[in-house]
Amino acid sequence: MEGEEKMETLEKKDLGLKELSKKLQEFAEERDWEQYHSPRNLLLAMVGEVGELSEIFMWRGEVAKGLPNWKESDKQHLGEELSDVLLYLIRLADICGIDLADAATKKIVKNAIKYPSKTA
Ligand SMILES: Nc1ccn([C@H]2C[C@H](O)[C@@H](COP(=O)(O)OP(=O)(O)OP(=O)(O)O)O2)c(=O)n1
Repeated sequence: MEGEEKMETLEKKDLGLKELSKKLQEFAEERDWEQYHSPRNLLLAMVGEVGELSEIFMWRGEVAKGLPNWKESDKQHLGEELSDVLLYLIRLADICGIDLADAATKKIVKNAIKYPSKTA
């Protein structure tokens, strides 16, 4: 399966972290890019994408939630940069042998203990 056909199949799914991780593994394998996907390279690539994400917000001043005044093209760009950060993060976790869903769930529990709810 190539290009647009692959994208249509992906767009219809609400993928979880493990599925995304598998897609990224396949993406790297198909291009013989596993050799470049070392922990350090992936971390630097992710930080680079965080920089690109920051550029979108740079010099705009504070931004209202939901980005009501933004052009659709700017929102699409934002979605792409957020995705780049997420995808590199998922790939980094996978390459490091970290189960990100499990680690994040445990961290939420840890956060709740550290910062108890005022309403509970
Ligand atoms: N060695 C690589 C290079 C790219 N990607 C994937 C992960 C990111 O989702 C996306 C990043 O691609 P680019 O480096 O082309 O970055 P941008 O999409 O941000 O393009 P540009 O920097 O031109 O805006 O591609 C990857 O997995 N491994």
